[in-house]
Amino acid sequence: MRAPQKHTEADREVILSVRDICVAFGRNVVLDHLDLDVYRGEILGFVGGSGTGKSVLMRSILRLIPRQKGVIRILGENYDTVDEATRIGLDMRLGVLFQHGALFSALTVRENIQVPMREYLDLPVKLMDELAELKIDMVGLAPDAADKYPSELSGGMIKRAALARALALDPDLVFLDEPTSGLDPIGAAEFDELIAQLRDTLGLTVYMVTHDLDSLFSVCDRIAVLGQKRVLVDGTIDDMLSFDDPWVQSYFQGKRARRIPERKTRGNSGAQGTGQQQTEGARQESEAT
Ligand SMILES: Nc1ncnc2c1ncn2[C@@H]1O[C@H](COP(=O)(O)OP(=O)(O)OP(=O)(O)O)[C@@H](O)[C@H]1O
Repeated sequence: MRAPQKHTEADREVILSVRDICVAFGRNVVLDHLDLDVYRGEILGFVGGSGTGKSVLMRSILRLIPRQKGVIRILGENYDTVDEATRIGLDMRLGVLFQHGALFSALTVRENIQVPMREYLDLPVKLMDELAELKIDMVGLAPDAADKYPSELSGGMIKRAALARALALDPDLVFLDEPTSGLDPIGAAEFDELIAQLRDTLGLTVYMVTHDLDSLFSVCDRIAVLGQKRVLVDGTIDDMLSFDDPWVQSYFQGKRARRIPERKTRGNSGAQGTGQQQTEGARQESEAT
């Protein structure tokens, strides 16, 4: 697996900018003056304790829940002030994979992938079929998956089919909500590998909410930590390891986390096996802890 990309501030285009976001449900203030930038071509891992507001932020960015304050810019455009045609254009640049896939159970994989195409584009059926086949191949599913219903798919296949749907309109930025949750260690490592490949081949930008330490250590270029209702720290794994906060320390330096770099170091110093196999091993150790 590729090493995380290194960028300087100057060569980074901000694809998503979140400024001063406040979201509350009644008296429950979830996000309080939160700022975040996501850069083109990176995989950003977004972490935080349970119930801290990771999903709320993602849904707020996607305008699925209202916010009290703040500005969101996608590709430099202010989502709230653009005209309708520009807003639809921006929506088409975004793909989303919800936590449990959220495929339509009455539709086949092909039809699920074509839902965004039917919503936003006016294409002949034959072309939509060809595009769906392309996406199915892109996410590593066999061609015969096209005619299957979600109930006929394994958990890993559902994630891949949902990713294919998220990629239906060739987005610039995809949001993944806990994409490896529920997958076995091998399936999770393969999914990480797929995400990294898509970043490398399509130049995709990925915003990934995750609790998966292996994903954070193996594919994320940058990590942002949600705490105290805002982004507490963002940066590389090394930045996380040296950040002086009890939750960040225990998350990235706890017993489970410590095993991952140990495995990687052993691998780098000549142990047998590919990077992916080492990640799978680390996942199995983590799960056994
Ligand atoms: N629609 C809603 N109405 C009221 N409160 C909500 C709503 N959605 C989320 N919340 C509250 O917002 C807070 C943050 O929830 P959120 O689901 O974003 O957490 P999370 O960080 O994604 O958690 P987890 O890692 O467990 O998925 C919680 O207190 C939750 O109860």
